Amino acid sequence: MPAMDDDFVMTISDTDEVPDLEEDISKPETTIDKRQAHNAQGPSKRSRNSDTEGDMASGFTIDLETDGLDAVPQTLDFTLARASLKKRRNPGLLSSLDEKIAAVRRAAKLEKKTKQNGTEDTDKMDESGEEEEDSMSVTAEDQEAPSDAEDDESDKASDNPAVQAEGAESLDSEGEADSDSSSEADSSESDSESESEAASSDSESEVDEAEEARKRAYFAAESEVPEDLPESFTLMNLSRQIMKGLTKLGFTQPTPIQAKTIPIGLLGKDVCGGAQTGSGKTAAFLVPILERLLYRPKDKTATRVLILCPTRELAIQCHNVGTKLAGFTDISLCLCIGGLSLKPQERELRERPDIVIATPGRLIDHLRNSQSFNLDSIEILVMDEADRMLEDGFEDELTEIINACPKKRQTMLFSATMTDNVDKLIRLSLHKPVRVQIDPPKSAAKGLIQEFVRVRTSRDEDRTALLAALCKRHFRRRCIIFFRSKVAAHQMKIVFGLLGLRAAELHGNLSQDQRLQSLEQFRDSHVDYLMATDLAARGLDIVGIDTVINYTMPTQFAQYLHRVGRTARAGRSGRAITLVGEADRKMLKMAVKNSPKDKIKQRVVPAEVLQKYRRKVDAVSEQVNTIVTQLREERMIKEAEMQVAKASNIIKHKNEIQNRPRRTWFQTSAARSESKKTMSKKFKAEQGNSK
Ligand SMILES: Nc1ncnc2c1ncn2[C@@H]1O[C@H](COP(=O)(O)OP(=O)(O)OP(=O)(O)O)[C@@H](O)[C@H]1O
Repeated sequence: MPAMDDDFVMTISDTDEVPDLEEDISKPETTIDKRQAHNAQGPSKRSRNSDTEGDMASGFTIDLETDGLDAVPQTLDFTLARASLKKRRNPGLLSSLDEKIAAVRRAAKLEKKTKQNGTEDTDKMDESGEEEEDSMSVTAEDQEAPSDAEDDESDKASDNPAVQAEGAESLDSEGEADSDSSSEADSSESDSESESEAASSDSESEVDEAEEARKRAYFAAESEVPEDLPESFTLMNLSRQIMKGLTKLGFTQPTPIQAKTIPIGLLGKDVCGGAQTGSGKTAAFLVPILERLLYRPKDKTATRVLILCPTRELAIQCHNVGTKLAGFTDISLCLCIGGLSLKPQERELRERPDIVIATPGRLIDHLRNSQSFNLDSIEILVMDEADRMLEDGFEDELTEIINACPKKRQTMLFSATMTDNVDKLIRLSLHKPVRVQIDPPKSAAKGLIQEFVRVRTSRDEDRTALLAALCKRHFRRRCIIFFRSKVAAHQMKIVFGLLGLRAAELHGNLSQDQRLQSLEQFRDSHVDYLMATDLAARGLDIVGIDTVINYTMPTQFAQYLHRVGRTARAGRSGRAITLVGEADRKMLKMAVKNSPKDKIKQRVVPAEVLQKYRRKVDAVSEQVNTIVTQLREERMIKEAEMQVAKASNIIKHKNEIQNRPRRTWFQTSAARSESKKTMSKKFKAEQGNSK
């Protein structure tokens, strides 16, 4: 693959030790002017430096009563979401999968041992065998004799269900009516046509003069962005309560995006904010919102702020941060997302909370079906991950929400890959938005090392073996692995389980309860790997993710940046490893072009290592099939039981059901899919016209 080799600066062998990233990163920087240094360091590092440099002193004039507060670092907290989860439908599904994996492994071991030793005390082995294998799997890996599975890799590998799963049908069993999760999950699977076209437009970076002129006319003048940035929160004249909230979160100094946008947000101006992943955009919009709300008229309760997020998990996280920041104020927040019970949300909305944090599908459900809930009093609208919200999947929902908000309002848009495409933004009826771009657009976090592993076109089925080799040998903990489809993520969880690796899964085929359970398991290190679709690509802030692996390269560069942005956050270091096939060359080039050379590496997995892992993966392929079949059968039985229960409920509560007001849904899945098709056609037509 000569062309690819030219792009790489340094090649590391898979047998090399992975260097300690923290060590690399902590070397003192002896560079350039103060502003650059300020930008180059992430928040955590700056806050460490501030102790020694004492640069807070100049603005520190009043006692803000924050000294006695112990900072509570931001962690994903699901307590509130858990309390209002919908009634569980499949309470034990995740744990029962783990039990199935364990049972199949035990049976396989038993069979192997019986073959080897003839007769054996099976009970004894049942108890001890499992643990022994688990601890061996990491340390004694290279000494292990190849398993006694047949060596005919080419035949066996094509049987590998995990690879086949890439193109397989989805396991759609949830049938959730709210649209946010399905649109999210769908987009990771079925958008390939429009995505690849979008990818090609990604690379066309030359914007012509006319377009530039349109942008100049649309956005506020550069002079609107203050040049002197406040170096501390104190210099922003924030209220004591907000300062206390910041201190509680351990935020001592603003990150660059916060320093730039908080003063603009406080002035009530529209903002289009872009800064790298993990750079503190959430507080950049929450702080001015909370500060402004402190001065709201207290005699009339009203919902004044709406924050839209593309996924439920992101909304939960935003609600977590908002609740902590507002902890010393009387400002109320309400979480309004799919997967949680409707009734408590309806009750909360009737109280008119100051801030509603929502996913679009559930918000529209309330707009249509919850009496007296509307968006008439919205004064500030925020769209987190705004470029995602402006994509096709959300178009209809967004139009309905924007139309329901008053025209006169402040609108703030944020994303690590913020678009400045006027045609897209125009729909949001912004008023002379101030454009704030902190880092070069399309750049990854500074502490991120990006590695690429080549996958030969003729050996695409090697991906599973490559992944297993990487994870067993090097990336043993705090690792999130991205897949293009829900089925692929699910099946790889099974493969990993059978190989003795602790993994959880996160995708749109799980119930909300299962999604939270997986995140908790990963957050608390009860599992080492999270098998995810693009549902987890944006915004999620799980402290301590060391590694992101892309099992397949996404087809949009923005999506790649979001995925790899789950590590190296807040000034920390991290590593992303992407398996690249020939078809991914364009994306690879973009990654190389947009990163410093010393941050890009090629990883080579030696042939003999790959061969060994092929055998291992082949050896469990039968067991994967067994488990998949068991799960399918169980699901069918459960669905049948649910249908019976539903029918008997309808008979039992006929009158009550008939008298209930009918809920109207925003879109049926058929309507959604129709809308997607139309958008895709429109997109292609536009592409054609612009050629
Ligand atoms: N001023 C600050 N000081 C210290 N840490 C901060 C500060 N602001 C934010 N952080 C921390 O930085 C991390 C990233 O913040 P946040 O999730 O807001 O990033 P983001 O820019 O929205 O990322 P993404 O683009 O991935 O959504 C969080 O763990 C947060 O607690």
